[in-house]
Amino acid sequence: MKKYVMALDQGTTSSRCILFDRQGSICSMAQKEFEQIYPRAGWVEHDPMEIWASQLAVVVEAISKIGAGAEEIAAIGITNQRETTVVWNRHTGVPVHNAIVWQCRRTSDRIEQLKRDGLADYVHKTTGLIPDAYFSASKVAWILDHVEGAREEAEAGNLMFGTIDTWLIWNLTKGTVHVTDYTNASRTMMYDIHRLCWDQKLLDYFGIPASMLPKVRPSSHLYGYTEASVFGGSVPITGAAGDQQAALFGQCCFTAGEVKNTYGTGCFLLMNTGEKAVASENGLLTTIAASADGQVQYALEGSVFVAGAGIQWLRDEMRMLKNAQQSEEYAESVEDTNGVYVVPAFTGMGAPYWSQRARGMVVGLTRGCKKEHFIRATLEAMAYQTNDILKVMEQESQAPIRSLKVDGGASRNNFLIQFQSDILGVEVQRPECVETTALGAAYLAGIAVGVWKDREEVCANFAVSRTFSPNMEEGTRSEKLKGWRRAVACALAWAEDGSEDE
Ligand SMILES: Nc1ncnc2c1ncn2[C@@H]1O[C@H](COP(=O)(O)OP(=O)(O)O)[C@@H](O)[C@H]1O
Ligand SMILES: O=P(O)(O)OC[C@H](O)CO
Repeated sequence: MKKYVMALDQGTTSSRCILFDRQGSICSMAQKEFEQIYPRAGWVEHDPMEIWASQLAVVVEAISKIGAGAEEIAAIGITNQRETTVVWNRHTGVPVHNAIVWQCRRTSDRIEQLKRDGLADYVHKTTGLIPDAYFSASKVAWILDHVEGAREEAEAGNLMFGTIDTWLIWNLTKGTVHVTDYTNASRTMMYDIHRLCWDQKLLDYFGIPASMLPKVRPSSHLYGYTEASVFGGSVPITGAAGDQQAALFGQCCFTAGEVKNTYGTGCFLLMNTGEKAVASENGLLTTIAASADGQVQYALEGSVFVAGAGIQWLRDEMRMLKNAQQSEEYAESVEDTNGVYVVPAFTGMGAPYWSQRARGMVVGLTRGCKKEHFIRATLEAMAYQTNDILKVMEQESQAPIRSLKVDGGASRNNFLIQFQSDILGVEVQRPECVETTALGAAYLAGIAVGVWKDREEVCANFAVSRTFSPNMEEGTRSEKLKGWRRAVACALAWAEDGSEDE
């Protein structure tokens, strides 16, 4: 009998494999961090072969921990860091360049050019996105323009493009299936989210041959089978979704108006808008949400580029922390930030500011500032950035948001989530399973093979482990927010002084 649904969660900083049972409980889990490559200031790469190797290693570890065999796995669901771009040779399977990661800023100038060429509106209307180096299109173009011979090879039909879901499926099926899902396609900035097809005008603009592109399928769908030699059996791959859309699904935000926020490397606030693609006028993205019934659903999204990555920076570069969990203890050991604000705009600022050139800022330093203040201010920045987005979302959806569901690695931090509730002035719910990204991928895969009948059945598994209620006086809240807005203005002004962003 098939007991488990396997989720592969390929995130920005680590690859994870989780085996879930029918109750949505974790039966086994393995995780492996991999190298972040920074060839120049503002550039971020991953080695696609290391991504594949780490993903395979955690699969083997997770199944061997509980002695499970491939025959006990009903289906595999894949979820992934989105936008990150891999280009490889279709005959050899060898990437022609490192993966260009979603955070990478190397193509900012190309995007400024696109805006000068008058295409910003077209991009927004067609793809639901705001032109930015964040998305895949300019990254693919960069590889074709900079890797010797790549453009000729692409035009001859020898190269393939894929986001990480596509790259993993290609390898799991030993080079036989080249496919992605709607949610990942909707992050490439070359996919028409209304007509559900690749957009020829944008492909022409970036010089990307259509032959490089994967087929696009629903998120809950039979993509193919793992090749038996990969991990000892042929298992159906029946789920794929970008990690933020998978988390929305895993949080059971199935109806229009439901919202979740995931605190991982970045922070991503998504609101389900049902079958309606709501166009934002204030810096939110319109994106495709994962659905299990083949009916396309949409979401509004606010993307924050640096959230947990700020804590990693304190750990690895500033060497203020031994591990991320310690940040909670340090933050709680002081009463406030002593007037310090950290704006972690290391890779520009996403929603609702969209400045490609903003850079990190620490303001309000005085002689009494200790590392504890610094750490607390970095955690608070995640909550402030979330607040900025939620206010815009409320305005655009014309519905007050009364509660927020949270998940992701940093949502384990009680200080952060309490502060989030205080700053928003709304209840924040943390589910029992904060691995909702993986859970969402498992649900999408499991529904396709009948492990769960439908969305309603998976909803029965949802349970809140802790609710955080706001406990901050209105005056304090507005003072703190005022300071934050001034700090953001400094980070944006830094960009404006350096060069023109528009
Ligand atoms: N207790 C914690 N407090 C604050 N940040 C944390 C905590 N635990 C993990 N993080 C941060 O969360 C991120 C990891 O979360 P995860 O959901 O695994 O991210 P991703 O999927 O982006 O790799 C890291 O950036 C880490 O610094
Ligand atoms: O790896 P995460 O969880 O930070 O997610 C990255 C996002 O998908 C980028 O859009």
